[in-house]
Amino acid sequence: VDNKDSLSIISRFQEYLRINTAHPNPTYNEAAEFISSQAKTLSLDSQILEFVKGKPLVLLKWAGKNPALQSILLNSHIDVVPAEHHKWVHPPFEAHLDPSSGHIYARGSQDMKCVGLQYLEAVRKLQASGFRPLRTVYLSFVPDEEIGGHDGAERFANSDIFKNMNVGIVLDEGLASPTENYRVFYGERCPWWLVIKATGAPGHGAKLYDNTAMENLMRSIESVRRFRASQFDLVKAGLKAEGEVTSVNMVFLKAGTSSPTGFVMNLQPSEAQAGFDIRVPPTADPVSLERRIAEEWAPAARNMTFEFKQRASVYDKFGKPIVSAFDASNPWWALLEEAVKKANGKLGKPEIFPASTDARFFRERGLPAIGFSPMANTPILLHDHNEFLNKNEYLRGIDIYESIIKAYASYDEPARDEASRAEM
Ligand SMILES: CSCC[C@H](NC(C)=O)C(=O)O
Ligand SMILES: [Zn+2]
Ligand SMILES: [Zn+2]
Repeated sequence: VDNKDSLSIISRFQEYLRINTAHPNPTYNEAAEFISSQAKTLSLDSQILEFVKGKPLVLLKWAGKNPALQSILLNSHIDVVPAEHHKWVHPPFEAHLDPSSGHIYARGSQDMKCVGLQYLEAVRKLQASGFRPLRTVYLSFVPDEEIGGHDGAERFANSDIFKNMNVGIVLDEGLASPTENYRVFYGERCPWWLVIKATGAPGHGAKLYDNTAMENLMRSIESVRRFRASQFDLVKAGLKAEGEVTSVNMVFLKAGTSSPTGFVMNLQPSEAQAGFDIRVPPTADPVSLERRIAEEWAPAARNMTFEFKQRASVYDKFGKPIVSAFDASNPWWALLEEAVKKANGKLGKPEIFPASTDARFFRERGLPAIGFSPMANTPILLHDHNEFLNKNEYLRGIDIYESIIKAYASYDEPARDEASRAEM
């Protein structure tokens, strides 16, 4: 690209970043209009789906020459997490471009407005080069990923519209990489959000007695901490990657008897609870973890109960872990590797994404999905203060996608498991 082109590419990125799509009140309509107007400049078919009122999903289509072949879906989410404005060096929705470093500061610069617009810019470059896709390429811009994806990608993946798109491969977000190797993900850990509750006899704050709610809860917390340490030790020792162990972090504690002047100090409460964000790798045994929860972390014998606020399934309906193959059985994997190499990029080893993305909804439907955000030499700042992406890294990412989309959209072999998948 010449300088004038890169300037307009960067200013389109800034324009998207300046639309405040942070929860709890994302301005989805403005973002949807922006995407639609971009699609128009590329002559892509564009529709706005509203599975839930006020939560638009923009679906773009670049029709392929052979519509009988499975299509390619490039997915990104429109929403971003909130930002604590006063803790940023530049306001999070100004998309300030630092002239000396080339960093673009904005909420969503890494997670993941970059990817959404890089897909579009790659399509623009391919069109300019005269390329026409053999397979149809879809681009989806979905709402609500950051709050669970249920009203966005989940509804979409389970819709008739999606079924009729005959998708063969999904690309979705990955993570930035501080090294020169891009990170790439074939699966992700499953979120289990657990609340445990303890009850016990209330009593005088000066009295030592057994079976108080606090004591019951504390014993559970001790047990959770031992398990947490055992998992963390595996990572610290270099035996397992972050995505390969079960993480458990206490995220809230709720107990005590409050009065208008503060907590009552000489009363042992009759109830106490704690919340945990647990992430279960697809390789873990969910049955034994659930047993551990029922027997050690929230045993009825200790007056405890538990409840899941979220419990994503680790296995599919065939009892197999929900992961995408990265061997010869998944031709899309080799195509991606080759395409990245061709564009002078380097890929790290395939990993399990430590948190959750919308990719899980597509994998649950039996589709291969690859998590990939082309950001090398970049600190991981998603959900952090001062999230930024360097403009040159952003431009390089467009070249990488240009190479991937070209390879995917030109791939003329029917996928090996196409027939079996059609029955699902
Ligand atoms: C479980 S839905 C919430 C999704 C969110 N995704 C990321 C990437 O942070 C998470 O893992 O917490
Ligand atoms: Zn994201
Ligand atoms: Zn996020």
